[in-house]
Amino acid sequence: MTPLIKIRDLHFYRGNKAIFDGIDIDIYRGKVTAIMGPSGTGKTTLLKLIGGQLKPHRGTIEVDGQDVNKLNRSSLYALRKRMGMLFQSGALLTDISVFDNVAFPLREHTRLPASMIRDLVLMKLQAVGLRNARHLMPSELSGGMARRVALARAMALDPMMIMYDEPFTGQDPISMGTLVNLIRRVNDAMGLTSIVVSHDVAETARIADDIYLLSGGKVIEQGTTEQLKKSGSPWVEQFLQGLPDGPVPFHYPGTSFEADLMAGEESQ
Ligand SMILES: Nc1ncnc2c1ncn2[C@@H]1O[C@H](COP(=O)(O)OP(=O)(O)OP(=O)(O)O)[C@@H](O)[C@H]1O
Repeated sequence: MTPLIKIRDLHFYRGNKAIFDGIDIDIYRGKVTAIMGPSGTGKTTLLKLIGGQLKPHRGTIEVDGQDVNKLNRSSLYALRKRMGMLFQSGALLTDISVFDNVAFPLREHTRLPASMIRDLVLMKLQAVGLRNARHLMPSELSGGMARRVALARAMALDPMMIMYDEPFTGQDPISMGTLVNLIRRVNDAMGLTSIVVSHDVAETARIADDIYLLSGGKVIEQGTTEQLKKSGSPWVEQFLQGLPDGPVPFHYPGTSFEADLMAGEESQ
C-alpha cells in the first residue's frame, strides 16, 4: 500500500537549531495517525511543511504522489484545497452564522448553485451533529461546538485528508471525548485520512491507528498503538502514561535550581 503522505530524510532548521534532523514518516490512507512529542519538538512545524507553508532544507514530502516543494504556486494551491486543516487558532468568522461559516469555503472556491451548497452544508453539519444549530452565531456556541463547526467547515470541500493541530485544547473531558470520537467517526465515514497533533496522549492513542513520537529532531518511536504499548521503552512509557517527568525532562534545560538559589539575589 502506498502512503498518502511520504516524508523522507526531512531536515528543517530554525536558525542553527535543527527542528528535524532527518525524519521519515508514512501516513496511510484511511488511517488516523497521531504525531506526539514534547512541547516545541516541531509538530506544528511538521504540519506546515506538509501543507507547503514551509520549505524543508533537505529531504522530500510527497502528498498523494506529488512532491509538495516542486509544485508551482497554482498546483500547490490546488493540492492545499484537498488538505483540510483544523488549527487551534482556526477560529470561526464571528459575524456570520454557523451555516454561513461552513458555506464560506464552498462559496469562495466553487460555483455551485445555492441549493447544492445548502445540501452540502447540511450534510457536513449533520456529520458533526450540529445541523439544527445552523442558525446560531459563533458567540452562542460552546467551545466544543465551535470546534465541531470548524471541523464541518474543514470538510466542506471534501478534502482527502484533515490535519488537526491540538484539537482538544481547552476542552472539558466530555467535550474532548466527543471530539476524539468524532475525528475517528468522520475519518471512517467520509473515507478520509487524518493526522492528529495532540498533547492528550491517552485520548488520542485511543483512536489512532499509527503513532509517531518525535523528540530532538528525530522519530523516537513509531508503530501502531498496540505495538507502542508493548515496546517497553521508557520514552514510550512516559508518553502513554502521561508522566510529567522521565526521559523527557519536565524542566527546560539550564542551571540547577540549587545553583540558582545559591547564586543569591544579585543575579537573575
Ligand atoms: N516562526 C518561528 N520562528 C522561529 N522559531 C520558531 C517559529 N515557529 C516555531 N519556532 C520554533 O520551532 C520549534 C518547533 O515549534 P512547533 O510550534 O512546531 O512545536 P510543537 O511541537 O508544535 O510545540 P507545542 O507542542 O508546544 O505546540 C520551537 O522551538 C519553536 O520555538
